[in-house]
Amino acid sequence: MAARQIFSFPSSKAISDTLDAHIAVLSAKAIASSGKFTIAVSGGSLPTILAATLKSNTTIDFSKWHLFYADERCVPLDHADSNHLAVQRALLDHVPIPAAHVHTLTASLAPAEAAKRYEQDLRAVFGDVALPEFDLILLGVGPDGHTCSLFPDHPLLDVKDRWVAHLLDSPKPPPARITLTYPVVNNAETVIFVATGAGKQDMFHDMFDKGVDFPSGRVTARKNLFWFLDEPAAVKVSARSTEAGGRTTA
Ligand SMILES: O=C1O[C@H](COP(=O)(O)O)[C@@H](O)[C@H](O)[C@H]1O
Repeated sequence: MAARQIFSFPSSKAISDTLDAHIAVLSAKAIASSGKFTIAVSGGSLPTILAATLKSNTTIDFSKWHLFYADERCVPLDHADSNHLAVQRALLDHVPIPAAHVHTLTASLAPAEAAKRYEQDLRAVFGDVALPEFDLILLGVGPDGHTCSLFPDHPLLDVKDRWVAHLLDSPKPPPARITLTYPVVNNAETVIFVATGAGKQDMFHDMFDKGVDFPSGRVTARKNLFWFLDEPAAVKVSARSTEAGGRTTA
């Protein structure tokens, strides 16, 4: 299991540049070894930060990418609340990922059926495996510490028998969503969290310094587990909470 490494950046632009550099390396390595790069991404504030530098990267072979959503809101794909729409506008409109490799919610289905269909879509790419092993999962974090659509004290935190689950009672609107479950997220080779803004600083202090349990804090990864925070989000995290013994500025 990967050790958690927390990095504080002077700006969201610095996070975008570092994400771009990591993704270029991970993508090239995965494509060289398996012929494809499997990535799952969150919605919220992540797509804009992710795409700022990456969308102009011409060295990456986007034709070999398979992009999934770490969670999705059960709304039409062109709805303002759709995570896919946010990723499409920020990134997919600018880079040549084949449309057939962008794995979207089947919005015409009821949430329970849409979750089952999404798991089938994962199986079509990852094959007959016990769990998919994503090359990279990029996650956001809400001010309540949720990640994907795994919210504090929600029964979905305990789901272990499915790759994808649905909920109808998300405390953050919209209420109906689908989400990857912990077994899938924690089986990724690399997980990178991205979080910005002073509204999250108390939560990060509680999670990293006091050991308070939040859904995002339960995430692990097989090889790399990075937390990329901007300074307003990281300002209350103590130096001893970082792997290097001092806050690392990447
Ligand atoms: O509702 C959601 O919120 C989280 C966090 O969003 P942020 O705007 O605080 O970054 C996001 O990661 C998730 O994908 C989304 O569905």
